[in-house]
Amino acid sequence: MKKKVILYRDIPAQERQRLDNQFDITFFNGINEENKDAFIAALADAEGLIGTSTNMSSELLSLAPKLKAASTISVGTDLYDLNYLTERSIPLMHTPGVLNETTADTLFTLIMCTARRAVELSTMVREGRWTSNVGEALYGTDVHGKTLGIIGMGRIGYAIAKRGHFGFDMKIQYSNRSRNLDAEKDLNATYIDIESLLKTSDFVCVMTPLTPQTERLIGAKEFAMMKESAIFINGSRGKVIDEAALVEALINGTIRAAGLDVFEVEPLPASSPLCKLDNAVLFPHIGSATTETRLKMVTCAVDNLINALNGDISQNCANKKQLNR
Ligand SMILES: NC(=O)c1ccc[n+]([C@@H]2O[C@H](COP(=O)([O-])OP(=O)(O)OC[C@H]3O[C@@H](n4cnc5c(N)ncnc54)[C@H](O)[C@@H]3O)[C@@H](O)[C@H]2O)c1
Ligand SMILES: O=C(O)[C@H](O)CO
Repeated sequence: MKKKVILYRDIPAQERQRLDNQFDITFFNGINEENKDAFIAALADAEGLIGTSTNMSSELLSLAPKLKAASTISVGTDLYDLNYLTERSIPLMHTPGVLNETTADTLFTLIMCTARRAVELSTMVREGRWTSNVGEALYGTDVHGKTLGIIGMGRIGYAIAKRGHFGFDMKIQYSNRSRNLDAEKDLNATYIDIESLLKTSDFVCVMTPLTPQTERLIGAKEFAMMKESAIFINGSRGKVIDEAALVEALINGTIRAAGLDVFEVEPLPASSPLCKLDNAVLFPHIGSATTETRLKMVTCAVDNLINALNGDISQNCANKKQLNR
């Protein structure tokens, strides 16, 4: 008998076929108020879960007593309660690596758009407000030759720093849980404490995971440490920063501008004060959202689930160390 697996996100047909070949699939195109009861009912027999963008609390997971493996179509694992899964000896599989370059492209787009006021000025043109040559009040700031501070120099942080170093002649400095010797050797990056990084960077880019240690890592105190000319970029998770404090910092001129791909609440409500600020560039969580990369992530997640349900968690298991397997 095929193992029962819940697929809770639509995926391309060829990848769906690979799942169907192996498992008895119950499909939900995202979980919402209308299908939540059916999803909960399906959890009772599920041995595997695969999908993304749904908060899998321990409360929900406790309704899946037969669960053997979960596979998230993302590198971030914060929507799952990892400690709870570990207690139940359930591996959580994720998709590191395949999205590094695409996500770094997105983060660099945010850097360029904020520095050169691209969205604000493009809107001015579209709305017929371009009536004379752009003067000093609308000038941007250079990116090339500036100092880029990266908080979280992991896989994606490195790919962003690589663009800054080779493409824009930027000075790279970083704070991380430990030194990244590749970044130091390849990109001449300097390892410094977070306070020094905040005080001396022209661009501060956050690329850590969301964990209890990084929640609200950047708040009013940290924005106050940054240069008035600093541009703040967040591509990690919304809860890594204090969003209300960022709004204050942008309104008061504590910092110059912000580029954000992630928010405390997603989708960001149109009523958010961020939506009123010309000096905030806002993307709808599109770090990895290209056709090529999203397919690679789905393929990786399908492979991960097949492997994990066959007892192989050697690749891409987020809680492998904790499971001692
Ligand atoms: N915006 C998007 O679409 C998008 C896309 C991919 C990943 N992400 C987010 O980016 C995160 C990072 O992905 P990755 O593959 O580079 O992970 P990674 O594990 O390779 O890198 C994360 C780095 O953060 C560092 N770190 C952890 N806590 C820290 C702290 N308190 N201070 C400083 N550094 C700290 C770690 O040492 C590590 O080097 C993901 O967990 C996810 O949340 C977002
Ligand atoms: O963590 C990730 O992979 C991205 O945020 C896409 O969900």
